Amino acid sequence: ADPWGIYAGLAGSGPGPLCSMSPRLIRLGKVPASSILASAPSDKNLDAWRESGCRTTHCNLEVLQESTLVFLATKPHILPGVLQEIRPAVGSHHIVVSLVAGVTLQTLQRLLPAGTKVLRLMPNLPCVVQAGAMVFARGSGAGDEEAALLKSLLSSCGLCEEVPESYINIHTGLSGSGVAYVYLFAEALAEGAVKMGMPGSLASRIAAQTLLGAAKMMLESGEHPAKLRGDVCTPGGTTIHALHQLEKGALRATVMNAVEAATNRARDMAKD
Ligand SMILES: NC(=O)C1=CN([C@@H]2O[C@H](COP(=O)(O)OP(=O)(O)OC[C@H]3O[C@@H](n4cnc5c(N)ncnc54)[C@H](OP(=O)(O)O)[C@@H]3O)[C@@H](O)[C@H]2O)C=CC1
Ligand SMILES: O=C(O)[C@@H]1CCC=N1
Repeated sequence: ADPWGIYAGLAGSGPGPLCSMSPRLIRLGKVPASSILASAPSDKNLDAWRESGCRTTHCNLEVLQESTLVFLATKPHILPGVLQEIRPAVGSHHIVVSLVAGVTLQTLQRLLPAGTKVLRLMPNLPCVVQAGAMVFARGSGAGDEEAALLKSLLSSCGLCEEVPESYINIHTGLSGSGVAYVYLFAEALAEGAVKMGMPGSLASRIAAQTLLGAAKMMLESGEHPAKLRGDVCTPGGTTIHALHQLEKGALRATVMNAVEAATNRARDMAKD
């Protein structure tokens, strides 16, 4: 039996994070596909859910009627309307989890009935390959049981940590959006190799494996990245010549600016 009752995606039926997590949860047997009901206004993104064996609907209220655990994953500007629509159907048995960037627990609590068990989650796309990085914070109505449930469900998709809410926008800048910066870096690595004469497909695969290996070593050794970087540098060798170029291009300051810009954007979205 599914100890969590019906798990459902109210929305977020696109290529985004909720759609990425669901096939993984189904494959791992955490949630039977038949107990997932995904809702979106059009069929555009619902096909992917149906292909995974999930049920779909165009009626958000149906999800509330059938489900206890409800994920909200619309684009931020759509969310207030959705909350207004579902509010009369939200009861004390529901656990509402929002993945929506920039929407605070305070806003969610204001727009949902008093005491609703609500949690705010920020995942990232690699959830689909069980290498996601997720953080969540609980609202005042959610207790240890709901936090443990979310953590146990999502840990199968990667790292999942409970944090103070103030970290969620930072996590968005670091990791939710950060995945895109890493792809940009991977693309640049590969293009450098293409410029020097390596075929593009091989260069791309090697760039990806380089990122994977570097990340794995950082996690497994627990070492600071500066130490690991130092270990690669032979005095007078190739790496230090390359690092000098990256420093001239202000790579570190630029990446820090990117994290700051995305974090600030997530903070501003709360005011939009
Ligand atoms: N992409 C990412 O890596 C990450 C995204 N997020 C957050 O996840 C959220 C979703 O992003 P993403 O999946 O990329 O966006 P998508 O546009 O792919 O998905 C949004 C879905 O919401 C549906 N929708 C629109 N209006 C409603 C409504 N009134 N009721 C129910 N469903 C509705 C859309 O339906 P239709 O198909 O019919 O238009 C669409 O399927 C955003 O808030 C984003 O901030 C968080 C972390 C990472
Ligand atoms: O770009 C965005 O707003 C969303 C949030 C994190 C990743 N994508």
